Amino acid sequence: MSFRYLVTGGTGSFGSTMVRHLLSGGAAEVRVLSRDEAKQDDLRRAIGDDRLRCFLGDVRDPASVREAVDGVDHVFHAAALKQVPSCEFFPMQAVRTNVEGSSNVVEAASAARVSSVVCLSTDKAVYPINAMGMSKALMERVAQAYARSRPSSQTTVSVTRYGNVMYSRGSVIPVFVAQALAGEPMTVTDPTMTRFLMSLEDSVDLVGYAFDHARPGDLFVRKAPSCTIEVLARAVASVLGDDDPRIKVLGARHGEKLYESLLGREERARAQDLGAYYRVPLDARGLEYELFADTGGGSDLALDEDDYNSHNTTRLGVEEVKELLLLLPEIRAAREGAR
Ligand SMILES: O=c1ccn([C@@H]2O[C@H](COP(=O)(O)OP(=O)(O)O[C@H]3O[C@H](CO)[C@H](O)[C@H](O)[C@H]3O)[C@@H](O)[C@H]2O)c(=O)[nH]1
Repeated sequence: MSFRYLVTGGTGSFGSTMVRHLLSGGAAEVRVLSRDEAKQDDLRRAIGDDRLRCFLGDVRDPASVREAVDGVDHVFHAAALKQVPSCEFFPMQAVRTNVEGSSNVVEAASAARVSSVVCLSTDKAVYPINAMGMSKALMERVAQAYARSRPSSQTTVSVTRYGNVMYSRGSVIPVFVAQALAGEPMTVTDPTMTRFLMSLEDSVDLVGYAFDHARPGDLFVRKAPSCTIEVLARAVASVLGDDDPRIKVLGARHGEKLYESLLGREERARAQDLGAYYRVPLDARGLEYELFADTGGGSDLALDEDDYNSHNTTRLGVEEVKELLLLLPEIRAAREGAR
């Protein structure tokens, strides 16, 4: 059976990859809800498939969300403000898009009796220290509170969390590529900072896994390797022919962490290890803890494990990161250009 889908933020790096994936998988219709008409036009031309329908609107505007959701079977909610520094300067904008906008998506999907909504979150929502992460943490709570308070709903709302996606718009790898090609020093914030490394395909795979397996309120994480930013800079330079690049250390930017966590300790203690993924089931208890007194109403907070973070996951060296980079079409194109 082929379904109708809505991808909010469907012109972005993740969104457009997901749109292509759904169309090639035989979707009856794929809708995109986004704000920028020029990007929609580019996507329409690039895809050239009349099963794609673009809706101009904004997740902040409930009427535009209702219009886009009406008649779809499944929603992938990727629309977000996601740049850490800009959200630090305009935190209320992050609240409006990432929190209120997500609530609008969940409520409109519920009212339209959509079967599933997968909300995309980020490692920065774990022990958040910046406005982007805080607003995404609240988005996760909006999704979980919906699942907890409406157990008989037709709409399964779940959350996926992933780390940095290599070569996504506005991220560091394209900056390093441009610097390497221009023979300029590589601007590294803190050489010891680590980040998870995921490809766009990995992120689509994770969201697809949640789509196939989620129970209401589930949170899914895909295990991923990491590296330090110095290793990343050296790997980018090396694939483009420079094994000894100059490195200029800038220092951390607003709201940055030395490492990111995909699961907090409290979550990891409750998570099911599914091999390539972790699943954190919804804590579906109500507020009447005394009802659970016989079995112990509260949670056991004796935590044996650390959080799952980019310092303690599998760490890659320069040669291993180069292998991952060479899987990216943009890197292969840059390499051809550099020759
Ligand atoms: O010139 C630069 C720019 C960045 N960095 C470093 O490179 C790493 C990655 O930086 P990005 O800007 O690529 O990514 P962020 O970790 O800041 O966040 C990114 O990944 C997030 C997911 O965790 C969200 O998707 C977010 O929108 C996106 O910007 C960070 O340690 C950063 O300090 C540098 O060393 N030099």
